Amino acid sequence: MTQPDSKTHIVVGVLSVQGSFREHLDHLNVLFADLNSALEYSQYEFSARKVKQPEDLDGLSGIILVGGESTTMSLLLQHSGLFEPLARLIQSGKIGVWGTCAGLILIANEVTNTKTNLGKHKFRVLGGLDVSIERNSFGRQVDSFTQDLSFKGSGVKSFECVFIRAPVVSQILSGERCFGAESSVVAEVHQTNNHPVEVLSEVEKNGKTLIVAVRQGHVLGTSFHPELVHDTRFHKWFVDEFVLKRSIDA
Ligand SMILES: NC(=O)CC[C@H](N)C(=O)O
Repeated sequence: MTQPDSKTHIVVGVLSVQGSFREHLDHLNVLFADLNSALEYSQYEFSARKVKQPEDLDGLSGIILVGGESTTMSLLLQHSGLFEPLARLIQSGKIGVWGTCAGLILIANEVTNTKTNLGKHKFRVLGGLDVSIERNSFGRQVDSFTQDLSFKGSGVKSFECVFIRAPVVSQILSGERCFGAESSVVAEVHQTNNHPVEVLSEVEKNGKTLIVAVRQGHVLGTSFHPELVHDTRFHKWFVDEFVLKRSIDA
């Protein structure tokens, strides 16, 4: 006879329409192989799932929006019918959300230094994180760099961060209305995130201090590519702090 399954299933989705989704899935699979056999996590059964269409959002406890090309992802989301349900789920506060690099651009409430039209379509962003993001803040592909960083409140220290045509958080909006300058895009806010935006890490570049990691309640935003280094500490922190804590609170 099979025993009834008493474990709580925790499914973390990875937006898989474009960009570095395979690398994020690999990181989650390595991490989940460890957690599924660890005593401290024995009440859970973890799995990772590709998210490509609206049905893939069912039953998720967390989602990662990956690095790549935010304009291409926006178009593909609009074409697949995933845009609206994903925007509402991200803003609902019901699951942990992590946007990294292009994914950070997609979850921002405002994006600057960007084109606003994509052929016949608009560049639309999902929103959820109450910040203004400047695209391509560090320059072009050739200006890519790596830097070891630590993250406030996370216990993740000296993490090798890879920045590739990375965006930065140029302003914390805190509910201020964005008016949408000419080269900017503003998200449709369905549900307000009432948590404060906390700065988790900054870098000094060309004499400026630039914000590269923030959190606002259930939403985490980072400028770099944690999936490009052989280190799952950042993914583990996301699962512990943003996915499991929410599934316990819910
Ligand atoms: N590495 C990245 O994800 C780069 C993001 C890219 N510059 C964009 O605007 O979409």
